[in-house]
Amino acid sequence: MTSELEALGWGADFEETYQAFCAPLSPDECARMTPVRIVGVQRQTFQVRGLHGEEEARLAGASRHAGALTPAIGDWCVLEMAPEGGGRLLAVLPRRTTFARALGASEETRRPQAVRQQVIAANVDLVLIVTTPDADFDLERLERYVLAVQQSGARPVLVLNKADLHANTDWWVQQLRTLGPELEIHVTFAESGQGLEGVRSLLTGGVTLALIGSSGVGKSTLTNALLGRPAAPTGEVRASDQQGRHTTTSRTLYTVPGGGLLIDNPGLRDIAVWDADAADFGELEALAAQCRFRKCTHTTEPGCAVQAAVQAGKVSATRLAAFQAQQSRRARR
Ligand SMILES: Nc1nc2c(ncn2[C@@H]2O[C@H](COP(=O)(O)OP(=O)(O)OP(=O)(O)O)[C@@H](O)[C@H]2O)c(=O)[nH]1
Ligand SMILES: [Zn+2]
Repeated sequence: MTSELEALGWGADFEETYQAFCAPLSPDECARMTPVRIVGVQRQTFQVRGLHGEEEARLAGASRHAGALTPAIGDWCVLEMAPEGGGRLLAVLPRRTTFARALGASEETRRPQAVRQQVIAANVDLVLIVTTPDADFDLERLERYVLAVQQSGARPVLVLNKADLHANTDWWVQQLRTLGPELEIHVTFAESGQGLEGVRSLLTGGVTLALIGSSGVGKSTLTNALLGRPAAPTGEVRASDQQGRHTTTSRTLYTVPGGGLLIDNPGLRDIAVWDADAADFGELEALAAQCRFRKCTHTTEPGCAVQAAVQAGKVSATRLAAFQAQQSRRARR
């Protein structure tokens, strides 16, 4: 494992599955493989980054129609290097976190064999949920964002931007605090750069960050402030495909100066439409059925099967928090 890959978000989990992928290969085959991260998605090609810098890659021919191999922005893949640079993507390593969108019924009928979800972004560690102290402020929507982020496996962080709109933002911060005592809150004035140190301090090492929130709350302004330069506007022409046509990409993973990575993906901005209440916690519900008390809250009760699973490392604390949030919302109705 090298620090170069670590700066791109590589970790022991990916190392393990990458080694498992390479294990059955001959030493010659193995020498042609290298792990790369998807940093740009075009229609036919992928921009990838790894030990050999940034290059362009395609899906391995056989896998193109297999459906199983559909890398998303942020994915770690196995690249079979071509002598002239670039190469073919052979596999997607298991994801640490997944932002997916369920495909609608009409889309499913058109592509009956296709997977029922479309991955929007992979391996995002941290999501800034951005709101502002004005008409955008809607606790219920923010709560849905929090749950959607927890569902993905990433950690939600709340950002109250446009702090300059009021002399005192305490009331809004207090409201945000009701979303969960464990949630970190940052107050920013993105246009001036005020309050950004706190956000920057989250971007240590290979942490991958994404931003969500409604239109106009300042996601682009925050992104540009963190990158120290304007991010590529949506639909910017980045590369040419083999026919010489220009292809556009609006899904990009940026390297943040000073550490960390940032995924800019308009698709992520729309996750408010996700129905967090419909989120599936089947495995936790099965465990909950084994708790000693029927109305167990899975916090401190004796004989709690859910807590036992968390303690045994079988269930993540984040996933439990998302489950509890869903349970308490259902109880309130
Ligand atoms: N007063 C004030 N205005 C801000 C601040 N941050 C951003 N803005 C302004 O808010 C407007 C919207 O900002 P954007 O960064 O484009 O918002 P966005 O969330 O990216 O919006 P979409 O691209 O539509 O999703 C712009 O006019 C910004 O200049 C801030 O901290 N204070
Ligand atoms: Zn329990």
